[in-house]
Amino acid sequence: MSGALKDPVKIAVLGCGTVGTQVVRLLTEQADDLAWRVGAPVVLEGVYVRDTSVPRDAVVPVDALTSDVEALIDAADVVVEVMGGIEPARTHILQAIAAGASVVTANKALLAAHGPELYEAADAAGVDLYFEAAVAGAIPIVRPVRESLAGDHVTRILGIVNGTTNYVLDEMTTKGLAYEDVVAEAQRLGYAEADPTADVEGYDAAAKAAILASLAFHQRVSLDVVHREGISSVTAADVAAAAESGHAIKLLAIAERADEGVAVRVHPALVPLSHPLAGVHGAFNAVFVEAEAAGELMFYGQGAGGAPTASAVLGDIVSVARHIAQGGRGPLESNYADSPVLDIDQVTSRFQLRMFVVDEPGMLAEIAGTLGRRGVSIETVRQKPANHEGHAELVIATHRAPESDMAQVLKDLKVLDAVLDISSVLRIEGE
Ligand SMILES: NC(=O)C1=CN([C@@H]2O[C@H](COP(=O)(O)OP(=O)(O)OC[C@H]3O[C@@H](n4cnc5c(N)ncnc54)[C@H](OP(=O)(O)O)[C@@H]3O)[C@@H](O)[C@H]2O)C=CC1
Ligand SMILES: N[C@@H](CC=O)C(=O)O
Ligand code: NA
Repeated sequence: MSGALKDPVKIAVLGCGTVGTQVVRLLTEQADDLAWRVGAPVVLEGVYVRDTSVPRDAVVPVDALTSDVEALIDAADVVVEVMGGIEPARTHILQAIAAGASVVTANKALLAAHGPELYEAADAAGVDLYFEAAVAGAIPIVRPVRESLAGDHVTRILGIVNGTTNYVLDEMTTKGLAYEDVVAEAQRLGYAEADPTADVEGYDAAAKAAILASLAFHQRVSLDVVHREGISSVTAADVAAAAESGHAIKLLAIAERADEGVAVRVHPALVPLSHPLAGVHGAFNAVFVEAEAAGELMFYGQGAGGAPTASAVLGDIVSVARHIAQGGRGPLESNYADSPVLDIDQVTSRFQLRMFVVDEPGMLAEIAGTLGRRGVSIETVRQKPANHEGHAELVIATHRAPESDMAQVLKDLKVLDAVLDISSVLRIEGE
């Protein structure tokens, strides 16, 4: 160790839950190393909580707790927001920026809804706004897309970016557990959001998709233009049928360039077992990036949980503290592009339809004709006996077709006498 350390960099942590507790632990346990990495002592100025009398984890120094958030922000060089939610997190971040502090946040919901406002405030104040933990927890993905791939042309991102839903789908697949029991376990393990609806209905993944698309395509993509479907309608029968056809069901966040614009969406999808994303189990996340010069890249690791998420927060704290101690600044928002964001109807996908039908002569021809009349081409058909005498289960995989055409096909199929029930329609991705 050599050289003199600069003046201390003071860190305020707002929130002391799953992530905040681990941020405080790492800040205190690694204080010596952090000082040498930054070139200045990195000191915990305080931890904002609503109620200082509530017992906290032993790693949180009691005398660091405060409920005076204004005074804490005023005293800090770096404000770390790990409260979650929109308000008061947004107000406190803007207060921090106005007071000249750099900000580190894990709050994807806030960034997806108010990112431009926060970027502009940070830019005007000349401070950093870092958010590696907001997408895929511990996995370095924000910095690679924002900086390492800034000289390339990203064409497509396919990501498993929600640990809770991957954990739920995986436990349903491997252990045959019921959906509700697995969600409760994900909450206990600290993966799920305060309201797990954000996870299971795809809002959390949609926020991350908006952030990734904005960074990858150098334009603002807000949460409200991201097509979103969650996993609450995925059944044990879907999971079993997926395995039979050589697929895993994953909740995917997809951002891709098309000729007419960019498409950003979140939905459950069948991923071939041969694709690397199919091998992502438990609460793990992975982001598969395709770029013109780099080719295919895969980023894999823990996307949720206190310590993994705190690792990403600490990495950001070191970056912004270095800028404070040694000079320099992180990248500003890159938003020069303005490709139209396509509606889901304009996207083309491959589909797998699972339906129960009356097993009678001419039934297959009638169904094939219904798809054909809308220009949807069938790739494979499997017919299996159903439990009921005279009924059959059909599993049809299509070639790529516009979503709008498939919507018409579904309407047409529903009125056929031979079609008893369309049990699921899932897109096939990653082929
Ligand atoms: N958990 C995870 O795996 C990951 C979480 N994130 C993000 O990190 C952030 C924090 O998540 P997590 O630690 O799991 O959340 P928790 O719910 O475990 O903790 C949130 C903390 O913030 C405090 N807080 C919440 N609202 C307020 C408020 N209005 N005023 C004062 N304090 C408040 C809570 O206080 P109190 O103790 O009083 O309830 C609690 O201490 C979120 O933005 C989340 O999306 C990102 C990646 C992964
Ligand atoms: N609830 C989220 C936490 C990380 O962002 C998840 O399950 O991935
Ligand atoms: Na990350």
